[in-house]
Amino acid sequence: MAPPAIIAPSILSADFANLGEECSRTIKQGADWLHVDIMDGHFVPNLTFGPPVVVKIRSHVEKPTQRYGKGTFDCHMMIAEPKKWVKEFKKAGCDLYCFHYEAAISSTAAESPEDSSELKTSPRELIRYIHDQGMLAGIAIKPATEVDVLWDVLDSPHEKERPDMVLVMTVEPGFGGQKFMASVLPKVEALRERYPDLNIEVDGGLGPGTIDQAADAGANVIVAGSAVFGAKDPAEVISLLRDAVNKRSTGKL
Ligand SMILES: O=C(CO)[C@H](O)[C@H](O)COP(=O)(O)O
Ligand SMILES: [Fe+2]
Repeated sequence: MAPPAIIAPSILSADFANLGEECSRTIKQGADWLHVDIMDGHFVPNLTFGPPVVVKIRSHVEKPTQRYGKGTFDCHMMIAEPKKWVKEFKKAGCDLYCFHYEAAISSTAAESPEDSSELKTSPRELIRYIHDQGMLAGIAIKPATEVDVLWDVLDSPHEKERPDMVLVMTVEPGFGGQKFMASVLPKVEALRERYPDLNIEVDGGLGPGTIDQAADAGANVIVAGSAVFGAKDPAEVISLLRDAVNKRSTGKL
């Protein structure tokens, strides 16, 4: 059994010339969260946008009134220096700051050696820091990263060091519209078996054709970019994704 479905359309596939409207419409169409992909051209070979754009779209979408509530900005930070941007993204309106494990532990986490003590951080410390800034914390792993690296944070005796969500990437991060990698699903199964109440997010290639496999594995937070923004009827796709997860998590619709 998994927690209830949370559907988080990725605005990477929205019309960037019309982003505010696209975001508020998607929430009206039934989305719970908005998945905001931040790419820096270093951690991934693509660039998206930074805090000023998040500020603008925030003004089109009401802040959630509760933890994990409707309108949560789920910021997927595909950036080489995750600690550096925590405060800026909090100020911009981010609710859930999801960094990559690989970036946090990388020796390239700081641009210059003088910076390194300030910017290098362990995943546990970074989660604590994100919580101290008043955001939910997520930790993401790329397809090649073993799930075992997450036990350290998930089993921390300190609540502030434990993530509120784990993101298992189902494509190589960097671009929307890629093919779903079913080969990573055993990681979701292993997480769900150990942590029945954990929010487990999957991201990349999710849509009506792949949701059943992800839901069977135990994922409950579903990111979908092209499947939602490219659909004739986005509301129908959002509801189909939700039903597929809830059928498994509650046993009924
Ligand atoms: O993090 C991402 C890419 O790195 C996106 O969130 C993801 O690819 C969503 O797009 P789609 O649903 O079209 O695959
Ligand atoms: Fe993403």
